[in-house]
Amino acid sequence: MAAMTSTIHPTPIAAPLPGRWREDPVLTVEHLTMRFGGLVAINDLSFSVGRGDITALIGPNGAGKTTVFNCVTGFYKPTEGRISLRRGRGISSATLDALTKSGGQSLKADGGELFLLERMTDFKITEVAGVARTFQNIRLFGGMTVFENLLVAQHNKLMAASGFTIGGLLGLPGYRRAKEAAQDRAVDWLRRTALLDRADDPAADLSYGDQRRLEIARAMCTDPVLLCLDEPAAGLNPRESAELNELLRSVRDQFDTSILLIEHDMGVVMEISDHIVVLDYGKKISDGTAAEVKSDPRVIAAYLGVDDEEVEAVEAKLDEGDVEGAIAQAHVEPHVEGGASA
Ligand SMILES: Nc1ncnc2c1ncn2[C@@H]1O[C@H](COP(=O)(O)OP(=O)(O)OP(=O)(O)O)[C@@H](O)[C@H]1O
Repeated sequence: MAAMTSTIHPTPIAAPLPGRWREDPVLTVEHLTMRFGGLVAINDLSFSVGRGDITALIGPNGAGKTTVFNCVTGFYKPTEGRISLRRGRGISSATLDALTKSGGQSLKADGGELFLLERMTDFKITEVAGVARTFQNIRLFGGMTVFENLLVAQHNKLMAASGFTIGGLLGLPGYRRAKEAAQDRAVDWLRRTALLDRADDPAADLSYGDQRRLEIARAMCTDPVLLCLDEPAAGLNPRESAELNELLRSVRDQFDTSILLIEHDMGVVMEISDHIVVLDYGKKISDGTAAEVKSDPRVIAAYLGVDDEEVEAVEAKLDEGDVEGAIAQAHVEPHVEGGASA
């Protein structure tokens, strides 16, 4: 992206529509800052993920998207900020403040459970809070079968069922039941991802698109409350992208799992997202529905990566509210059919 040296004056945007991310957030990120030495990768970032929503985190290369994921999933300890996850509705801000003051990591209250992720290890964030993630580069166990990959994902649940003893080897009833449930869950996800006929093949033998779906199946086998997907559509052909959209919609509609995804494919983002958060240089520049975000001049300017000599002309178009003209001026093809692209 070219450097943006000019100030783009945003045109007024209509009053925001009500959104689940405001009324019933599952994840709330507040004043998150992440510094690497002198580099400020994330700068005072606040946003929410609505329960039952597909939320996309988008922005140009280097905007800080993966760093946000790494903070939410415990791979990085944020320099500053609070990251709270609510299991169950109706957990009040008073409860959140009480947990923050107590210095603890989690609190059962208001019929649900609240977690402060910035205080937890990555292991606890996955196993206790219920946050699952996939990576930009596929990280399956390539030598294991597709089915085994889904069982390994449930290993910790099985260990807990064995009481962390040799109960598993002895075939204790509790362990046997947990093992059967794990197998049933794996088969169910193989069906949902159309991978049942590949169950006994090594994961490495699957096509790229199948491996991406297997990663999502593996994450879903842990029953997450929040599923974080890092560029799930990367490298997919149009048919595979369409299948991915279907899969993500079915996760949203049929499970108690909210989705936060990083994605560069604007076709996927605009089609499936209930809510989009846009970053540039570690700061939030826009936050709203697809319709709100894709006509936001700040987003267009950031994405077009306007060259210095074109800034004034593009700015003038944006000031007039002529989004299409700004895009034409910058000689960039819109990514989204029928309108301006984010
Ligand atoms: N571990 C690290 N140490 C130092 N700098 C880092 C580290 N991780 C990320 N950064 C820097 O933080 C900034 C944001 O990087 P990040 O990977 O989060 O961006 P991104 O939006 O995910 O980019 P992309 O779309 O290219 O994946 C970049 O300048 C990057 O070089």
